[in-house]
Amino acid sequence: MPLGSGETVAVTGMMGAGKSTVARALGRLLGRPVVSLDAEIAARAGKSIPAIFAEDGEPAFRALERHAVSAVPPGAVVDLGGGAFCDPASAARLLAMGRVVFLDVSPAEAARRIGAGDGRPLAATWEALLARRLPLYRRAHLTIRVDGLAPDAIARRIVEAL
Ligand SMILES: Nc1ncnc2c1ncn2[C@@H]1O[C@H](COP(=O)(O)OP(=O)(O)O)[C@@H](O)[C@H]1O
Ligand SMILES: O=C(O)C1=C[C@@H](OP(=O)(O)O)[C@@H](O)[C@H](O)C1
Ligand SMILES: [Mg+2]
Repeated sequence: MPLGSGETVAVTGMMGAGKSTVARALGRLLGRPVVSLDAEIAARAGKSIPAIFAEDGEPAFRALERHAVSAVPPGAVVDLGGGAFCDPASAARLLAMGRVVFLDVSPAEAARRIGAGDGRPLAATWEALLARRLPLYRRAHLTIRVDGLAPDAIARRIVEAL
């Protein structure tokens, strides 16, 4: 079924999969606004993502994330953080609001991209998180293997497949 104008397109996948980059390209291609969940969370908390994790803990971060998901406007392209689609309440809402696209990146490519993991408090547990999250990411409507593809090419593939 073609994408409805009120349906959101949410981009999920592991840290370093290129969600934030591809969401921006997709927003340009579709002419739709892009909502970055992490930016919304940081703005609401008045501090950075690492500061939220360090000072308030992951459960507090996930609660802010659920709130940010509930505030996404119809029709937006949504740049999710890597764990957002793995929270049951956020996932149910995202699936009800529109389409979800899983960007599937190899561990080696993600490691090249995120380096030491600065700004990503959970980067050190990347492999263990992938093992836990993969069955959850598989609930997405569409999966794109991103290794070797430029962001614009990924965005075009998403639009063709939606
Ligand atoms: N398709 C791509 N090919 C090469 N590098 C990419 C691609 N997508 C993103 N990157 C780079 O990888 C890094 C992580 O991208 P980002 O969009 O922040 O990922 P995520 O939001 O999934 O963690 C950035 O430096 C970005 O420029
Ligand atoms: O995987 C995760 O749980 C997280 C991913 C991050 O976003 P990116 O996937 O854009 O790095 C950010 O939401 C936070 O550090 C938690
Ligand atoms: Mg991101």
